[in-house]
Amino acid sequence: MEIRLPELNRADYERAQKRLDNLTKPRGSLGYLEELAKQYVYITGELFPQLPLKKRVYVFAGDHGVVEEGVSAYPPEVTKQMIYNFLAGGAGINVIARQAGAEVFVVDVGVAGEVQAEGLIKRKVCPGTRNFLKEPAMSREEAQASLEVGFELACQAAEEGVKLLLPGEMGIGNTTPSAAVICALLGEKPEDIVGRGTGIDDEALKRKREVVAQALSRYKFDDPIDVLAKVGGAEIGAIAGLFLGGASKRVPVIIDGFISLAGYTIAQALEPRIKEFVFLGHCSEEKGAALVVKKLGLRPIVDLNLRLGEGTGACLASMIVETALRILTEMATFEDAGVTKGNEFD
Ligand SMILES: Cc1cc2ncn([C@H]3O[C@H](COP(=O)(O)O)[C@@H](O)[C@H]3O)c2cc1C
Ligand SMILES: O=C(O)c1cccnc1
Repeated sequence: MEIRLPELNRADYERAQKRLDNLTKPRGSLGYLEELAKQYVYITGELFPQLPLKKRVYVFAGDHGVVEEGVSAYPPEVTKQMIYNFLAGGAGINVIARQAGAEVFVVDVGVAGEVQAEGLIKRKVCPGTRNFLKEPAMSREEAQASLEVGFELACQAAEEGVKLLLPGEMGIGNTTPSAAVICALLGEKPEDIVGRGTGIDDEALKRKREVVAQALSRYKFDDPIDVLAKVGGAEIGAIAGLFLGGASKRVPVIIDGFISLAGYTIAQALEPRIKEFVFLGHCSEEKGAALVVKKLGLRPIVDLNLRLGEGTGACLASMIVETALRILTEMATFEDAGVTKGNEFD
């Protein structure tokens, strides 16, 4: 996996700006929708993308040894059970993806035990992580391999004509490694970042904070891949890889919730220019998400108090991005419609 992001051309952004300014509306009156359209054109170089966009969600599934510390409100077997639910089309992300017209692909990148299911993409890099309170969650090789899974799938999607990538995940316990990764890479304190995940009570939240704090004091981190290996998880690595792979092919990627933010933080630590190639779908309700969003200088497309993951927020936001592109490509210009221009054109 060689991370080499293409140089983007400011002229593409300006072409989109020019077209938007000539559409039958006061300049800038479609607000952030106009920014989304310009950014999409800047990333892809396509002023008239074909609509609807081909959109794809990858739900990366993985298990977490740290669940034995009592950090989730749900038992670990739910990860596998939800894989069957995704493949049967019954999960939240399936419903939203049907509305959005997005495909949903499910990837076993680190589930504990064998999963036999038709349609499941098998790219297991570890059989669940180890309990990072006691030992590193993954080896460096496993962490690297998880990044590669996401990177390769993004490249494959680009070859198959996907124009918008939507990272999702399923993994009971994964808000704990996500918080640890964020604290390690952004220098934040566990009490500001660790949240209730699936809905743990006050006592479990206290324990979850301690687990993250102890792990952070236990390890010394050499680099972002070392952080991913010691306190991360396979689906977090795959999401980081998806950002980098999408960007390398000029396919925009929409950041989803808290786990997705952890993956993005790793991608950004490896290649700061990743920021040019992404959108933030929403701001998760998980404690810490708002702080991370602010610190990274991102703006959520929607803010709907979601805290599910699976790619739901990214997929919802994809409909807004697509709407912005429809504006750009289908609205009449002043010339086309014979509408008189105002004095802002003088
Ligand atoms: C039925 C169910 C479906 C889910 N879909 C996503 N998550 C979300 O919750 C998990 C993270 O929270 P924690 O760290 O507290 O375990 C992840 O699987 C995440 O995707 C779900 C959780 C459950 C229970
Ligand atoms: O923000 C998320 O995506 C999230 C929050 C809590 C639990 N699972 C996912």
